[in-house]
Amino acid sequence: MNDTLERLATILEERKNADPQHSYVAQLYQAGQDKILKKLGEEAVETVLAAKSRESDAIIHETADLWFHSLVMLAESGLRPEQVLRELERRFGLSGLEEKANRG
Ligand SMILES: N=c1c2ncn([C@@H]3O[C@H](COP(=O)(O)OP(=O)(O)OP(=O)(O)O)[C@@H](O)[C@H]3O)c2ncn1[C@@H]1O[C@H](COP(=O)(O)O)[C@@H](O)[C@H]1O
Repeated sequence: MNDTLERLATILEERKNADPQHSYVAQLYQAGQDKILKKLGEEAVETVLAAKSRESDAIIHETADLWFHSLVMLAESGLRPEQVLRELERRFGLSGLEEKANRG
């Protein structure tokens, strides 16, 4: 299974002790929750605009920025991406989609 989100989240956790002069994420933590939420909102808007443009490269780039800043928000909130993934897995199971997908 792809563990990119988990590996990135571990780095984001480590950045809580990093020097803001050398780390973008440490700068965000130092600026505080409002700054992190502002960035998250901006990235959401940029993702919407990219999707409207139907430019695949832009959509991928902006969605990566959006997911990244979501991970920073989760870390600042003391949460891990595994918790969100478990919730999605739970819904997937509830909807019976997994069973249907396995049946092809
Ligand atoms: N994956 C990312 C990542 N994705 C996006 N970004 C940053 O998110 C910002 C996106 O914001 P914008 O597009 O608005 O660009 P900007 O105008 O420069 O940003 P602002 O001046 O508005 O804050 C850019 O500065 C990007 O560099 C990232 N910064 C860091 N990482 C990873 O996070 C980890 C920790 O990074 P550091 O804390 O910098 O060591 C490392 O593994 C990095 O690879």
